[in-house]
Amino acid sequence: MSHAWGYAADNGPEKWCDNFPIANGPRQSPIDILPGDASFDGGLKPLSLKYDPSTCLDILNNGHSFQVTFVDDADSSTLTNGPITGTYRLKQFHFHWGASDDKGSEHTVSGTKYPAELHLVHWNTKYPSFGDAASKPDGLAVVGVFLKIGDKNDSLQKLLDAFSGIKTKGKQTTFSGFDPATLLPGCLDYWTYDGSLTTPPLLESVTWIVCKEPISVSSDQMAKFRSLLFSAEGEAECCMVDNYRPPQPLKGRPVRSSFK
Ligand SMILES: NS(=O)(=O)c1ccc(C(=O)N2CCN(Cc3ccccc3)C2)cc1
Ligand SMILES: [Zn+2]
Repeated sequence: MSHAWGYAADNGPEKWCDNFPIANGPRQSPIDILPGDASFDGGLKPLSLKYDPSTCLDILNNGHSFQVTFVDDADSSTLTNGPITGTYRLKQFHFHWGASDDKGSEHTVSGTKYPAELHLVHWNTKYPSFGDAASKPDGLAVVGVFLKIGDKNDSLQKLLDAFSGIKTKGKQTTFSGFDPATLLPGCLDYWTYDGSLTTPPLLESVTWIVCKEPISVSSDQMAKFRSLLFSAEGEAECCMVDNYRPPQPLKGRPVRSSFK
């Protein structure tokens, strides 16, 4: 790939293996979740997500998505229990979405695509930092939440209202006091499997925790997601849409469910 990775025909998911051969590895993400093939595991604990809104730092257009970043120098916003052992700290959350409401999620359920998918990214505090954890097989835990077209989501709206400051790649603004728990569905039933980052460097370090229940987003709100740009200020405008990797081969991995 002559230039940085992205989601276009010449630098998108089908080309990532040129610079990141792990793209064809044994535990790549996302996957198509087949509920009938998942095995209920009564040993799986409920998720414990404890977030402190005061650790919310800023909102950024990184040229691939927009992300909200958190202060992660203490156990203020954490994930514990669920399929993991120990304590994982929230680093950031971001989304993936489509050019239209019929696509956009990374994980799919029996082939069904949702219009968007939220990823809450946590790193294992047995390692000194996110960067160090990102290269370990048990280094990261990402909670995935599907977005489904329905009622306007007031919590999402707080993010969308900040978009004027981050329209183009590299733009960042302060963003404080946001509680990520307000983005979680009421029911925290989940599927879990061992996978990877879904963007380069595609590191196989993620315990995926995908919630069964989606949260709502209105079609107008989805249109607002699509007002962001992949391109930087002064460059030819390129709408930030279809920033999702399609499902990857399961390669024999078990998918467990926390629910019957
Ligand atoms: N879609 S996803 O949830 O799988 C996901 C995507 C990206 C990231 C993320 O924060 N980074 C990916 C690599 N990047 C750069 C980096 C930094 C340190 C070490 C290695 C690499 C950071 C986390 C989760
Ligand atoms: Zn993601």
